[in-house]
Amino acid sequence: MDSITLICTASLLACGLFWFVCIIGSAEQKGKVQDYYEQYQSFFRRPTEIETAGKWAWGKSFHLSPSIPGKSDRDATRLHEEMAVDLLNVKPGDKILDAGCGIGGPMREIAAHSCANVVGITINEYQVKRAKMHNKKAGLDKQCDVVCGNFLEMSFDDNTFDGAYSIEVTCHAPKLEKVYGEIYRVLKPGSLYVSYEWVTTELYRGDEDEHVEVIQGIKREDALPGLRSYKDIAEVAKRVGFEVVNEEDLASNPWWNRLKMGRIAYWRNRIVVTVLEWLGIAPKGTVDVHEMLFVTADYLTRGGETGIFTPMRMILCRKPESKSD
Ligand SMILES: C=C(CC[C@@H](C)[C@H]1CC[C@H]2C3=CC[C@H]4[C@H](C)[C@@H](O)CC[C@]4(C)[C@H]3CC[C@]12C)C(C)C
Ligand SMILES: C[S@@+](CC[C@H](N)C(=O)[O-])C[C@H]1O[C@@H](n2cnc3c(N)ncnc32)[C@H](O)[C@@H]1O
Repeated sequence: MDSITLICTASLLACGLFWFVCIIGSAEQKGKVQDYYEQYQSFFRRPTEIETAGKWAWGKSFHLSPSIPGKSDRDATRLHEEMAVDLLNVKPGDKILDAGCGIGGPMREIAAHSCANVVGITINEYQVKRAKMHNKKAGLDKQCDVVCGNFLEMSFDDNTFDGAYSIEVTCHAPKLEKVYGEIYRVLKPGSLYVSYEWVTTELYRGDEDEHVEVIQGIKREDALPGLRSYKDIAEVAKRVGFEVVNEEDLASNPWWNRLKMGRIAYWRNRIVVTVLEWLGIAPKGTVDVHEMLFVTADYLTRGGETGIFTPMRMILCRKPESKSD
């Protein structure tokens, strides 16, 4: 290695270390790089892992939440999750299902808040591993279990659960009937199901170019099979047998401001992931994923600002006591 290569290598290493130390050093950002990396991993099923001790604003929850004046993003996320289980009216010791549990951020919050036992299902094996590890670390592994499987064909027996929820998940299902039908099947009669849905709102116009561009952008960048209208959700729920107890858009406060903050941090984050990828700590492609998320964030923000899209259309349904009720 000649001296110029040596100097360049040393400078890049120093830059990488500088960024790493800056991020790790700040109390607010502690662990951000590792968790950031972990989320990329989880999204894209890469099995390598970096242990994470700290937490960052997105925590272990892969969903959006309405901002709450005077509350941090973390608290707003927690309250959004707690609202789901509060709606279910569960008792301590009840068994509830988290359909599409990710790495279990909501599951642990919900278990701790409600004292219910939560069983999560995700199709992603890497997420199962991470969720179990985090459950153990949080001392909640007796209350929280995670299985790998498809929520369109679950291995649970009929009438197993005292409640169920799904947070920003069912948009991945090509047919909503299939996932709602499965959740209906595994719920005990009389039990409740709550879902936070990604949908277009009543403001969406299929003949307006900007609306179409934004919704197509969200679908494409988030790899969704389609995006439903808010009107479709209750219809499907009723078709599979549920009674619809309540339906409401929880997006009264902007949920997209956090994504704008992500944009401000764009260059800092980009440099961090570039250095990590260059050093071989992050896998090849991490920078591309960062770029893709940045584009996604822009479409989601435009969807929120125009009011044509919401990621938190809440539907609360009950499985009747008996089918004829
Ligand atoms: C899979 C889903 C999850 C939705 C959200 C949790 C994520 C969708 C877009 C993600 C993000 C976009 C921009 C990133 C930013 C460029 C980066 O610097 C910091 C992280 C982001 C803010 C990131 C965080 C998670 C998302 C909001 C859907 C399909 C159900
Ligand atoms: C946006 S993440 C939300 C995760 C979690 N609800 C949260 O808020 O942190 C979507 C989740 O749905 C899961 N998922 C998508 N399709 C699935 C399927 N067919 N069966 C089971 N899980 C699925 C993904 O693996 C991921 O965990």
